[in-house]
Amino acid sequence: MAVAPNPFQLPNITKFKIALCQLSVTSDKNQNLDRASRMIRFSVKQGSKLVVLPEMWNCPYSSDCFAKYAEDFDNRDASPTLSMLSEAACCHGITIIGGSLPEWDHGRLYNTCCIFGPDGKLKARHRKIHLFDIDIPGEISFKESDTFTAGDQPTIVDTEVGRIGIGICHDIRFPELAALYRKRGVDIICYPGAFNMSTGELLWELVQRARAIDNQLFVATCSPSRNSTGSYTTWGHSTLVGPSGEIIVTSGHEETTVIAEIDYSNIQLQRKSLPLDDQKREDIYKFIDVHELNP
Ligand SMILES: NC(=O)CC(=O)C(=O)O
Repeated sequence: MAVAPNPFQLPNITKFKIALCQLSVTSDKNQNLDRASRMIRFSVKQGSKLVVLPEMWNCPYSSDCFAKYAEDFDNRDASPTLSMLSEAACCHGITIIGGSLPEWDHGRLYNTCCIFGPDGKLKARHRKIHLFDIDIPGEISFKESDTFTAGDQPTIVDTEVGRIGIGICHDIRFPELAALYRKRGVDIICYPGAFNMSTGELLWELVQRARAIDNQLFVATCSPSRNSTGSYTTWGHSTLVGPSGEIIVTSGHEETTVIAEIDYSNIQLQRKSLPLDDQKREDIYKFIDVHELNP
């Protein structure tokens, strides 16, 4: 992982457009690739420099599909999805946060996000760190850990559009990861995600705004559109949140491309008016052992 200096420094580009491609995922991989490629093209026509795709966009979000749709990213001839992303990034000269995809690596399966730069090169890959295992009787039961291996690295990538931290869906529930990104000078955290109907309504907006406010940075999420025919119904509502927790733009649950402007000077403004970093009392809460409080 790249280690960055702590203080916030404005990147070369401070204002640009981001596109969140909330695409409709089908069981036909080629169709998903075509759709994504069209949405990327559309985003570029609207002036976007950073394009974000959803969690599991070339494959239905279903445990019995992950292995079937998985690709070996180190063998580009066997990875039509990575080839498409690389070509799109290069041909349009943009940065792509490639949502997430099932990845095969030495007999293991990962839920992985690939990041491409304007030269078409793969800049980084983030393997979902916190696997989504949930069991709410009568509502939802899902166990990613039955099929996936968890990643073990945070991912920070320096791009033409600033320093980006990556998380995948359930990773957003862990404030420690976002705090680490903040400490390493990240401007925006991108979370491709696929919250479901139960957790979506209750938490999706809340956790995004919480991560943005806690860390005074931008948070962008991108979900597949809702498809009620599969076994897992996604919530949708791809969103961009600003450094004071404000929702800059959000979508409904239908297929759509959401485009908005990011202005990084708002990070500085927010941190100047409310200097949380200076006010933090890590001397009090960082080093206290709970046993000292409750012997
Ligand atoms: N795909 C996920 O990680 C889903 C998730 O976190 C949720 O709450 O839904």
